Amino acid sequence: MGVTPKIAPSMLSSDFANLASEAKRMLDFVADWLHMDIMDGHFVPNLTIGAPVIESLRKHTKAFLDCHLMVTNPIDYVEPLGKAGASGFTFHVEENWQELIQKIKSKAMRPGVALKPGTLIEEVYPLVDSENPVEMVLVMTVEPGFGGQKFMPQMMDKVRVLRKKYPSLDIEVDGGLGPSTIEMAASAGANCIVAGSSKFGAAEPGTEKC
Ligand SMILES: O=C(CO)[C@@H](O)[C@H](O)COP(=O)(O)O
Repeated sequence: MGVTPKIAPSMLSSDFANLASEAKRMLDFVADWLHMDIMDGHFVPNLTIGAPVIESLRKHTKAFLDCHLMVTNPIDYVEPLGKAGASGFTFHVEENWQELIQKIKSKAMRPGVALKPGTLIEEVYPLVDSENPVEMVLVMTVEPGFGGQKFMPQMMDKVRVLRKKYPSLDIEVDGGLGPSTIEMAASAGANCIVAGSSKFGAAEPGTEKC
């Protein structure tokens, strides 16, 4: 694509007891966005944060809060997250996507759709081609639920196909991204990179964008 990808550190790998300073550390060094993993312990076997934490963090930063909803019934989260100050609202493909996109936009958030490794790429086409489309596709490069997993290079085929079909779409990749995999994802066409353990695990998260 020829552009420097945005870097979105996944706050799931941060010290939640010091969320505001962890966010600042990332924004000072490397982050364009902050990636917020919202998990309900049902859609995925892990339970993380929700609107109250987004609201607290919003008091400390104006950064784009890129929320990835790994929850059952994401529509129930639109209003509270909009009120809390979320910027992006990325949900997993589901039947009532038209109503969901409309509601997300009505709360001034940016809608995105996520693809688990087992979800077929064709499932997102109607959401991108719609008259009221999503503005980003998130291609998961691990099974959703936990940080620190191994990158699945075979997911790059999805990124390549999406980039060819949608030259100006935001394509985000998430899971196992670090120094040895970011380049592969960027060359496949990803322009938003989520990185958790590789950024928070590093003493020096790096000033480089890619
Ligand atoms: O959504 C998820 C996991 O479900 C991710 O955002 C991870 O939190 C990324 O962490 P690393 O794989 O980069 O450690």
